[in-house]
Amino acid sequence: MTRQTLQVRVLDPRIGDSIPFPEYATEGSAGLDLRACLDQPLTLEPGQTELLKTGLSIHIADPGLAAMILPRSGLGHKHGIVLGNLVGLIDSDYQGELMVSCWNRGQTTFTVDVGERIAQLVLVPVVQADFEVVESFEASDRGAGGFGSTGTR
Ligand SMILES: O=c1ccn([C@H]2C[C@H](O)[C@@H](COP(=O)(O)OP(=O)(O)OP(=O)(O)O)O2)c(=O)[nH]1
Ligand SMILES: [Mg+2]
Repeated sequence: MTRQTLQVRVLDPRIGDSIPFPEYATEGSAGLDLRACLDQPLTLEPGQTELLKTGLSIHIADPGLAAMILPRSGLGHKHGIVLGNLVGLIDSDYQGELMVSCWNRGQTTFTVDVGERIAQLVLVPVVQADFEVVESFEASDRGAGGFGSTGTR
């Protein structure tokens, strides 16, 4: 495991007070839980999507890193609460508030409570590509086969 210092701004005074600051739930956790920085509980009807504030901004600064916002498995599987963008990608130069697109893809109404953990943030390494334009590739075993070309069993 590596640790990385990350600059963070607290945009809502309730963070670190009535709404806990993000932390790793266990020593081995990959994700930091992000909490809904709401003024009042928010009801999400089936099919509804809302952009939720987290009350925090980060500046990753290093282009060799990014952050991903991922759903929480319990919310997604049991309640159908996932992300409207499926996955959120936080660029290293983004300095705005971390926002979570909350989508109720389920069939029942779900209420997000103030400060509820709604998603998780994972810091990931990034490699930027420099394109080298070529006429053809050296042949590989797979070639252009994809989308199930190797079968299912
Ligand atoms: O779930 C998300 C996804 C993105 N962002 C922020 C950080 C990210 O760096 C920025 C832009 O995201 P992205 O590049 O995915 O969106 P876009 O639609 O391409 O917008 P842009 O034109 O600003 O790049 O929005 C969030 O706060 N939450
Ligand atoms: Mg973009």
